[in-house]
Amino acid sequence: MLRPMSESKLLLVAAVALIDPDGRVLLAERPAGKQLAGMWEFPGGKVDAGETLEQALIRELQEELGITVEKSCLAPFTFASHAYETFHLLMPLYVCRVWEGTVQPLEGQRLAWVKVGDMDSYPMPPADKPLVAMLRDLL
Ligand SMILES: Nc1nc2c([nH]c(=O)n2[C@H]2C[C@H](O)[C@@H](COP(=O)(O)OP(=O)(O)OP(=O)(O)O)O2)c(=O)[nH]1
Ligand SMILES: [Mg+2]
Repeated sequence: MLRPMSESKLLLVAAVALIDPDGRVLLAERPAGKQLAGMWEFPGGKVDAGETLEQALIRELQEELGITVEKSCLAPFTFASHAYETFHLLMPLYVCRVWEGTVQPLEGQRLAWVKVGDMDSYPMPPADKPLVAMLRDLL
């Protein structure tokens, strides 16, 4: 059912496709207890008040994966715009091939480096479907 936007919140989430030298993309499993638990997502998270998209992403990558990313290494790629039941997700997706440090699951989440052709084996949130199609064209 269509609802006027005023009844549902717009949620801004910054996410990134980290791409390794073999062209594989990092996916992270959403932990039990969280919304969309068990789904595989692109690393990232909510943009806090006062943050730019890139600041939010750089912070999330440090918190969730323990890697350091420079703003200049975050290339805007595409975005998702998806109506969930209780909010509308607006999620810019960056691509990044250069970072400092080793990717670690600092929040206990399962991680997987996935060839874009194998992403069908990883259940992803509905908002991510068009993003995967675009990554297929890029990689
Ligand atoms: N990071 C990320 N979030 C996604 C993707 N696809 C998708 O629908 N989402 C949704 C799930 C959540 O509703 C929202 C991200 O919120 P979140 O709760 O994980 O944000 P966060 O990392 O800041 O976590 P928290 O500190 O609030 O626990 O975006 C995706 O590929 N990556
Ligand atoms: Mg997150």
